[in-house]
Amino acid sequence: MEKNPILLVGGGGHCASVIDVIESQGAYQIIGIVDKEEFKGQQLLGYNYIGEDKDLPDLISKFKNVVITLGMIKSNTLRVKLFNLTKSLGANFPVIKSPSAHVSRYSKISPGTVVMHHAIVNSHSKIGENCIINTKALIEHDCIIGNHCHMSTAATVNGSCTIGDNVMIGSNSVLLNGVKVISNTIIGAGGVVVKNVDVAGTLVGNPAKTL
Ligand SMILES: CC(=O)SCCNC(=O)CCNC(=O)[C@H](O)C(C)(C)COP(=O)(O)OP(=O)(O)OC[C@H]1O[C@@H](n2cnc3c(N)ncnc32)[C@H](O)[C@@H]1OP(=O)(O)O
Repeated sequence: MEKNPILLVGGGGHCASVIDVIESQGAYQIIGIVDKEEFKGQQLLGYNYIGEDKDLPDLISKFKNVVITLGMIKSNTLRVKLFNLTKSLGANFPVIKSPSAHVSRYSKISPGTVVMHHAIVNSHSKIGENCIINTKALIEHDCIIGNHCHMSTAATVNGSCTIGDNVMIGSNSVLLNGVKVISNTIIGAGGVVVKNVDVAGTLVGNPAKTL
């Protein structure tokens, strides 16, 4: 089967993990990585850094498929900027999904979202654009997750949770079923969210409280 070409925008650790997922998925041929000029001429896992942001118009005119492979720990400003820039240039954003992830056929994953190894998205859940559902994250039934969110490694989002845009749920965090988390919020690693988060900010601990 002929593979579709795809460009990776953003090098680094998360990009290396996404490469592994794309190779496992087997549907796309990675053309190369776009990042800062200083990386030009280097390689990541055998793939060349082929250009920087200013090269995107030319690259996207040739290769439509793009995945934003920049990670998100605190700020996702650059991830959002790169998504919007590449979208304005006519990019197409496939859903990247590890074959070891379970994504219910009764769920919906929006363009540009990456579902990493061993993640689970259960029935009637909806995930927005340009999200990272990281390794072993669990999104249970009837959840709604906005755009540009990161559900970190082994985060547990229980049934019927609602999460806004630009939200980072830290590694091993737990959201009790039915809680709502407002946009632009960070839940620190290991946080337990026991009630709605109505004010944007950074919350940590069990029960999670504003830092
Ligand atoms: C594949 C991958 O790698 S995916 C990456 C997944 N990464 C994560 O999940 C990490 C998520 N990030 C965190 O948990 C961060 O610690 C944040 C965003 C919550 C806070 O980061 P910062 O703002 O830099 O906070 P900082 O490190 O300065 O700590 C401030 C205080 O909060 C405490 N704190 C920080 N994080 C946590 C946490 N997760 N739980 C409890 N307390 C915490 C610190 O001990 C410190 O306390 P002190 O003031 O009493 O000394």
